[in-house]
Amino acid sequence: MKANRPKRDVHPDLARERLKCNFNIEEVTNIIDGGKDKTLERKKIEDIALNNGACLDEIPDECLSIKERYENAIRKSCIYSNIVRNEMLEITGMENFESPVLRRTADAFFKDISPFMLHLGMFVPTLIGQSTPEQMAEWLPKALDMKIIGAYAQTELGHGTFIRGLETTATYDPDKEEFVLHSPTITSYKWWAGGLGKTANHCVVMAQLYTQGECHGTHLFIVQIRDLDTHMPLPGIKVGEIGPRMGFSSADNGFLGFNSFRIPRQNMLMKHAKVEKDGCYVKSAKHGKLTYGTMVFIRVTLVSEMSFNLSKAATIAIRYSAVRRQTELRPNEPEPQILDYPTQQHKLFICIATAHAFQLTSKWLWDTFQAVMADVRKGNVDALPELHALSSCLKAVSTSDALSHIEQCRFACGGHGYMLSSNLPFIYSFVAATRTYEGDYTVLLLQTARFLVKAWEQAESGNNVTPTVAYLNRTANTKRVVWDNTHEGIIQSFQAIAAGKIGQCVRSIRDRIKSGMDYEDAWLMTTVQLVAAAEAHCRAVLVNTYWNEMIRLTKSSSANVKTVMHQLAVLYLMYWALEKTGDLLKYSSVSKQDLDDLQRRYEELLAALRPNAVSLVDAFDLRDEILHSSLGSYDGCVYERLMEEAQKSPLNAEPVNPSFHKYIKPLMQGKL
Ligand SMILES: CCCCCCCCCC/C=C\CCCCCCCC(=O)SCCNC(=O)CCNC(=O)[C@H](O)C(C)(C)COP(=O)(O)OP(=O)(O)OC[C@H]1O[C@@H](n2cnc3c(N)ncnc32)[C@H](O)[C@@H]1OP(=O)(O)O
Ligand SMILES: Cc1cc2nc3c(=O)[nH]c(=O)nc-3n(C[C@H](O)[C@H](O)[C@H](O)COP(=O)(O)OP(=O)(O)OC[C@H]3O[C@@H](n4cnc5c(N)ncnc54)[C@H](O)[C@@H]3O)c2cc1C
Repeated sequence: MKANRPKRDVHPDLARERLKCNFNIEEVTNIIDGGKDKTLERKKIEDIALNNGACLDEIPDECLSIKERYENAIRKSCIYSNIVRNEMLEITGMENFESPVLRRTADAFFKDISPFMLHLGMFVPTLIGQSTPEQMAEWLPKALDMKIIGAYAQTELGHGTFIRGLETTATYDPDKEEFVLHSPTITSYKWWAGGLGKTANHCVVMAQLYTQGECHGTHLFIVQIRDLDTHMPLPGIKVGEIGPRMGFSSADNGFLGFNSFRIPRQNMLMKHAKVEKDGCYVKSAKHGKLTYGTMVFIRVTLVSEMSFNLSKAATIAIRYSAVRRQTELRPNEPEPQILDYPTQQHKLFICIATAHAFQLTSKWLWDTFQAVMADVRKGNVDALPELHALSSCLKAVSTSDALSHIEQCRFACGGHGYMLSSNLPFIYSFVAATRTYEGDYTVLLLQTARFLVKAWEQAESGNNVTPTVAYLNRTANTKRVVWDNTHEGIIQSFQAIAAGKIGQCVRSIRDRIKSGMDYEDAWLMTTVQLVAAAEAHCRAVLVNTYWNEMIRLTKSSSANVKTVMHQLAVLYLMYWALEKTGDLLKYSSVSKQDLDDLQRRYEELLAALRPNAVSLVDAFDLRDEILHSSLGSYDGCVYERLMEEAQKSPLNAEPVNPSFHKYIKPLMQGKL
């Protein structure tokens, strides 16, 4: 049911903040969106989806039972998918079905997550990335038209990270030209796949391929699991939902077991390897890990997803901080807006800067991904290791940083930030999952570390290395970089920290081998340092990319936009330099005086950004329907909205709850 929202005047504090703005907000919005045309396209799509109120709920999702919440999510997913299918794809183009704008507009419909998310997010991209042209022609149109609904079932109860250890088997039977899918143990049950529990009728399954008596490792299969008419699980399929979790409450994450379940031979996704009718296995991939392609794709998209979630949290916390007043600074003076406290600015302005850093870096990463994939299609896989290293560390660091900054936003909103109606707990629990899924933080940084150690050894022996580690050619054999407090100087210091840490890892591994350990143990003992080195490399990439992209994208901007974008990027560099003072002291010539100067300049920058803070979050251009927040709406009517949301609590539906008569009264009367 649609809810009618009263229109209110903008809170005077927010109105005053907006008058202070000294830059053109629309110009900044255009930079974030990727150009004026992209902003117009986004607005058009949002208008189509949101102007009829279909996304609004009378009863908040959190007040519904698990079953009602799921059913409501399905109802809205169908409405939204229909709008996507009939109206939005015409604007973005069919090939842009996973456009971030579609994904972001969907947030207006779901505070949590749509049960269809994994269909469009992973099932369809897997069809595109892993099918032969014939398979694509068979399944892709049906999937895009929602004739079939899919999930991505890779993780098992016993294994998530270690894909090679998956236990589900797909054994080829040449007599019937079928694969037999089987779950031999409880730990081999598929577990976690979004949309699998109740929604999907198909899924992509990762299983160990056996043919002619030999195991050829994990491969992908497309499997119909439910009847298209009755939706009942097919014989041989055991499927269900995994139960309540921290977030993802309406995503019906599922489990799946196979009891010698048969699928046609053509259901193996055969772009990179195939099984002939007679059972002969033929590998065509030029790189062994191309079947992991969907994961790389999602890791790439998650960086922009983190920017979006952070921009939502920052908008909520900054608008609220402009309206909230607390504590007398001087006797008998009015309480200041909490946004005037430098400690509050320290918590929040880095969130705006980080949202920009991730957005600009994500666009660059997306272009890199596209270029590498174009090469792969031509048979050149040379750049794949660098892409894997880059997407792994950027996914790990962006999800982890976004999570801690979003938590800061909640802290910045005091008690009201703890209310579900603020939306901060939803944003937090959604982002918390991103640190784990699609490759856990530590695991992905260790993947990047493998690449870095090799690159360091190449640089050490005087060979040129690939672009994202080119700094190693300059710094691998340098002891300490000379500190220079300009932006170039700070970026070079981050590169020196990364090079220093990678070098230290290499030396630790070599020392351990010299003292008798084998390579695996030496590596294992060094993993704490290796994770730190990969994180340092990622920070070096982030500061460098953010800076370069900011300069490039503001070339033709007005002077004040240039200034404010520049201030944000400098803030980002200084914030992280101050966070990493120990590393700077170790790997650069920075002195205590330099660090004290840096701290003072950072504090001055917070003050300089203060008048533009509200307008900077306005520039994210997040409609109230997408923010879902009593604290973050454009009009800033925080207290009215908190009260309005409180009235919706089911506990307020009756003046006296029956439990009073059943339990409390007997207790009071000593009759219990
Ligand atoms: C109505 C709604 C509308 C919505 C609109 C739709 C818009 C969609 C947007 C969607 C955005 C967000 C939603 C996403 C929701 C996602 C939910 C979560 C889904 C999942 O989690 S799926 C499961 C993911 N699982 C993992 O990620 C597992 C992690 N593990 C691994 O990746 C691997 O096991 C590994 C850790 C990489 C190790 O693999 P392996 O043991 O095979 O390899 P080795 O460690 O031995 O390394 C060997 C060698 O190979 C290199 N390598 C490894 N991986 C890759 C790779 N991917 N590419 C290239 N190279 C790779 C590795 O570096 C080694 O190289 P070396 O030997 O060192 O040279
Ligand atoms: C909300 C959500 C949605 C999901 N959706 C899907 C989905 O749609 N489809 C799907 O297939 N999967 C899905 N997953 C599963 C997800 O991909 C896995 O949970 C993730 O890859 C981590 O694997 P794991 O749970 O086995 O953790 P584990 O690998 O068991 O990790 C546990 C701990 O051990 C550490 N560890 C593991 N290996 C190493 C190592 N080699 N070195 C050092 N430390 C290590 C990790 O750092 C971590 O701290 C989802 C998960 C969540 C939370």
